[in-house]
Amino acid sequence: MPPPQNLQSAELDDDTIEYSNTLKYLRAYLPPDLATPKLAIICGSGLGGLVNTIEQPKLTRTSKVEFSYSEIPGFVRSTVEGHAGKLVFGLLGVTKVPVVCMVGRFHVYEGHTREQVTFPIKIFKLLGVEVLIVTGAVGSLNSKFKVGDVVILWDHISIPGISGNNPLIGPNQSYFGTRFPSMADAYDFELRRIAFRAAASLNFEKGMIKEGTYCWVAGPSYETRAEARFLNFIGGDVVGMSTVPEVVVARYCGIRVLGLSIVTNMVLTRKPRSADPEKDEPEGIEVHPSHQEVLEASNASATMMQSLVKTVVEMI
Ligand SMILES: O=P(O)(O)O[C@@H]1C[C@H](O)[C@@H](CO)O1
Ligand SMILES: Nc1nc2[nH]cnc2c(=O)[nH]1
Repeated sequence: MPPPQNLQSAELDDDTIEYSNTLKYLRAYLPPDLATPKLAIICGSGLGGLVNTIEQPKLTRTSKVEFSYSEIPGFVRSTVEGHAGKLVFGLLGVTKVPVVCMVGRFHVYEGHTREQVTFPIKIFKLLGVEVLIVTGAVGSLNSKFKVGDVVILWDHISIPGISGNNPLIGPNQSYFGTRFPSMADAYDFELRRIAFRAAASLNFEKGMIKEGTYCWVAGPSYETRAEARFLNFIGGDVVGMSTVPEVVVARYCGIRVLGLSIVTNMVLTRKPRSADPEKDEPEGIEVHPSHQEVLEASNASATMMQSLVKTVVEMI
């Protein structure tokens, strides 16, 4: 069955009944002008400050627009530093676009299932969301990229996905989408064009906006050098532990996607120094990623990412 045009008023069928408690819960509190956001934003590591730019309307005694993940039926908890763990509804930009914002996300390395990680995307679809902007921190495999660059994603390689951990594995929920969805156009051309225009209108330094392919790995360990070389060899520009499951499910649900990643660290692809005394190789520059470094770099780019996302939203 194709997804109904107006999911807001559609009756949930057997496939979607598990989502009804979540919808009922949110709708019980949301003021009417915020109950059907057309746009959702996922804030990755260190990028949660975007939520401070969202305008919140005057609330009545019985309404609210900010929900901790721990109170929302069906949502799991966000356990990663830099991921606040709340869902916030509000109006963004001068044109006051109604949006829903995930401040912090779920990752499979936290022990959450693929279904739990992508559960919010199906809730977004049922709320009426048509466009998803997904942000996150990445390590760069591409030597032409540098820390602080914004990568407008044009494609991805899902290492867990192609090896048996696609988030769509399981009985098809035909209410949301087809059994075999195409991912050939996962990252919407028009939205990518808008992102470039938005960056130009903000006079971002030329060269700091890149286009690239995101490699999704499960984490939580960072890459070995050989893994990083492999990911680069197969076409990856950046590597991260999120984004892709959300994108796959969003596309499955017919939601258009813009993916924006911030380069927080360079990933070492060079072979390790040989310990063979006969080779007597000199010590190279060593870089070891840490989550602290990831958070510091994404915090340093937070204001810039916020204005980019805000401008994109106004231009859509
Ligand atoms: O949620 P994102 O992708 O921004 O978080 C990144 C990926 C890992 O969760 C973590 C690694 O430091 O940061
Ligand atoms: N897998 C992975 N995820 C990241 N997220 C931010 N930086 C990195 C990285 O270097 N590797």
